[in-house]
Amino acid sequence: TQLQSQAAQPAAMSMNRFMHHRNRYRREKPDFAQLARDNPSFAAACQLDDRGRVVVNFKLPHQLAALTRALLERDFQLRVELPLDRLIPTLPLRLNYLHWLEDILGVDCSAPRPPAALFAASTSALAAAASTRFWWSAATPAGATEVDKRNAAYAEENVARNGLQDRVRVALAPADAGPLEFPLSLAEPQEQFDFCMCNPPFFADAAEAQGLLNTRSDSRHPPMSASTAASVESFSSGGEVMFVSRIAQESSRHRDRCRVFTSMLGRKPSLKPLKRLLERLGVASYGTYEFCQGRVMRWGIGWTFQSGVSFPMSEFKRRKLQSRPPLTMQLPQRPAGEAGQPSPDYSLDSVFAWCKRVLKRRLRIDCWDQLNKQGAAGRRLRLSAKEVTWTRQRHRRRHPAAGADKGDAANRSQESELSESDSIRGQGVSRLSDDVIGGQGDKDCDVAKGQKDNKGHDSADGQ
Ligand SMILES: C[S@@+](CC[C@H](N)C(=O)[O-])C[C@H]1O[C@@H](n2cnc3c(N)ncnc32)[C@H](O)[C@@H]1O
Repeated sequence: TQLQSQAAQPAAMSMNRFMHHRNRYRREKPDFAQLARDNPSFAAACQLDDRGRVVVNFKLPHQLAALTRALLERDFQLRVELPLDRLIPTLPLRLNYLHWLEDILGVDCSAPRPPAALFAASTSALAAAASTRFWWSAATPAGATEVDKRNAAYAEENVARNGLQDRVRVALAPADAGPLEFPLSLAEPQEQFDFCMCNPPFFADAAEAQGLLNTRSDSRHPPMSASTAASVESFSSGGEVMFVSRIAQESSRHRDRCRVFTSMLGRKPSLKPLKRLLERLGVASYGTYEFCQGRVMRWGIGWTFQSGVSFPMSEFKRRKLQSRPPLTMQLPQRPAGEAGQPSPDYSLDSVFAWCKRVLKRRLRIDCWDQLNKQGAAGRRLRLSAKEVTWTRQRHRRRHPAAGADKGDAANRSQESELSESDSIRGQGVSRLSDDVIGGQGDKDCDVAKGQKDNKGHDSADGQ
């Protein structure tokens, strides 16, 4: 049952439709038989099933490594060696990360450009694949740091094996070195970087790793691939939240050295504390992203202290928002021909106050200001609907007599109260169309951006 081929395991590819649209593995599932014909070392590692098909057993490290090596060679013209007692990188996930970075930076990966990249917590495959496939040039090589001697040695050899020394500098970092400050310290003080990327150790300890595994529902498959990660690759004090928090804090001291700071995350609950930290640090903007591939979901978090950077939304989140439209309210417009009226005040303060009044009085939704969520993300309210007050409003207005119970009477009296008092300064609100109000009960409503955090798919598969 562990033998897999693309034909035998269609369910395993269920998240692939949310892969980044430029990720080549979204379209091209590897043809193992062809790969074996083209690549003798892959042919020697893989096996045949009882029907004579070429298959890969993802639970056998040497087969998994042979597949990664063969794909790197075929698709990126890279020859690498991977230690079998360390994490064996899977390419679709790393490519999703790199394509997300391309989107943030607005770069065309086919055009070489001068700026450099900066890696924290990296190994050879990621750095080397990125440096050939993507856009930075020899003039300003990428810095790849690693605390594990064995990983660092393999990274260095892989870089040399492919003649990439002028593109990727590998450095062994002291265990207690700042994950961002150490690679920065290797560069000239005036050197500027386009981005930082990182795939940190996910867990604080074995108990946390076990807890993550326990979140899998019974209906989900167990992880398909072997975990060969060494403890230094899986664990760090405080886990990924602490690791990325350190990068974030260090980034606020070096905000001008790098345009975009990013990291991958293995656990969705890590997003929330990190977003709160970024808001406290006063970043100019930040974004999160879902990396979907196979049966594994990972997350990306990125931030910047500079203006003019925007973070794209993943296809996963876009589809999810489409299926659950966000709460939206249309601001009243000044009716034509109202000369002499004071100008409507569409300032953030005024619009925010208006939204709160409408929500509270008209829809009887409790609202709390989320003061600690101000800043980069705009104004936020925590909303809690205690009863359904909006679904039948159109019907009630059209048929006032039909719903003449106590609740409707209260509604109507509130509506008339609203029409007099709920106004954006200088602009009376004579109607609030219920067909521009949709959505569900309790949710974070980001008034300024109209975006809501995505409750993404949880995954417990390996890194
Ligand atoms: C989850 S693994 C990711 C490996 C690789 N970047 C990839 O995606 O395949 C985390 C890596 O970070 C390294 N690491 C841990 N602490 C680090 C630090 N402070 N600076 C640089 N690398 C570190 C670990 O040794 C390990 O190789």
